[in-house]
Amino acid sequence: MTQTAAQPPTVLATRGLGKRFGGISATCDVTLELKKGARHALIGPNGAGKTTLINLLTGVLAPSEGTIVLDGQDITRLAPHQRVRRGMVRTFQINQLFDSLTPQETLALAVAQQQGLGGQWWRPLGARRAVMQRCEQLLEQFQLTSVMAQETRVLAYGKRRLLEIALALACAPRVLLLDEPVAGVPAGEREELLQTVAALPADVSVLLIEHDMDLVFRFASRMTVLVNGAVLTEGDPDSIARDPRVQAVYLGAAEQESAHA
Ligand SMILES: Nc1ncnc2c1ncn2[C@@H]1O[C@H](COP(=O)(O)OP(=O)(O)OP(=O)(O)O)[C@@H](O)[C@H]1O
Repeated sequence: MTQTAAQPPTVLATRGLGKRFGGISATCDVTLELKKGARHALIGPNGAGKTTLINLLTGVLAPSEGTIVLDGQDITRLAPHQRVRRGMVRTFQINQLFDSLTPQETLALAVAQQQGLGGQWWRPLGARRAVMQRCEQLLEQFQLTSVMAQETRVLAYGKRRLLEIALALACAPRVLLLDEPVAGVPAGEREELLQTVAALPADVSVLLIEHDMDLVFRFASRMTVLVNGAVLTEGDPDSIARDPRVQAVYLGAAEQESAHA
C-alpha cells in the first residue's frame, strides 16, 4: 500500500458560492479550499469576479447562495468585523490608511486592539511593552523602521502598501486576503514589496488576488482561475501555465484590450 503525505487541514472553504447583481452572475457556484499555510492565488481577467469573491469572503457582500466555512464554522452570515475577530483579515486595492498617523502609531493602535487593550495601550506598563515590541517587529519585518515616525501622507506609495500589509498582520490573521498588493506601486518600489509578501509568516494562510503574473508565479504554490464568475480550473503554477484553456482566456483578454486601445 502506498502512503500519501498528510494534506494540511482546510482553513477556509466555500461551497457553491454565488452572487447575482440583477441579471449578472458575478460569482457562480464557486467551491474553493484554502489549506493551512497556503500560498494560494486567485487569478482571472478583468471582470472575472475576483473582487466580488473577496467581498463575499470578508462579509462586505451577502451571497445569493452557498456557504463560507472558516476553521470548520459556518461564517456565511457573520458581519465583517466578526470575521476579522475570527482571524480573516484583508488588505485593499486602494490604501485605507490614516494619513495623519505615523506607521508606528498606526500599528500600535492595531496591535493594542488585537491584544485587547483598545485605545488604552499607553496605560499599563507591561502591556505597553508588549505592544511596542510587536510594533517594532512589524516595523522591521516590513522595512518601515526608517520611516516609522513620519506621517503616512508623506510616505512613498510602496511604503504605504507595506504598512497596509503590516497592519493586516497586526490583527494576527489566520487567513490573510491580499487584494492586489502591488497595484499602483512604481517599478522601483516593487521588489521590496514582492520580497515582503514572499516572506509572510508560514503559518498564515494567504489568498492573493493579483494581476501581476510575475508576483503570482513567484508567490503561489496553488492557483485558482476565475472566468465569468466561475472556477475555470485549479492547480499548481506549472499546470496552470501549461493549461490551454487558461492561455486562451488570457490571450483572448489581451486581444480584446489591444482592440479597444
Ligand atoms: N455592485 C455591482 N453591481 C452590478 N454589477 C457588479 C457589481 N459588482 C461587480 N459587478 C459585476 O460583476 C462582474 C465581476 O466583477 P468584479 O469586480 O468582481 O471582477 P474582478 O475580477 O475583480 O475584475 P477586475 O480584475 O477588473 O478588478 C463584472 O461583470 C462586474 O461588472
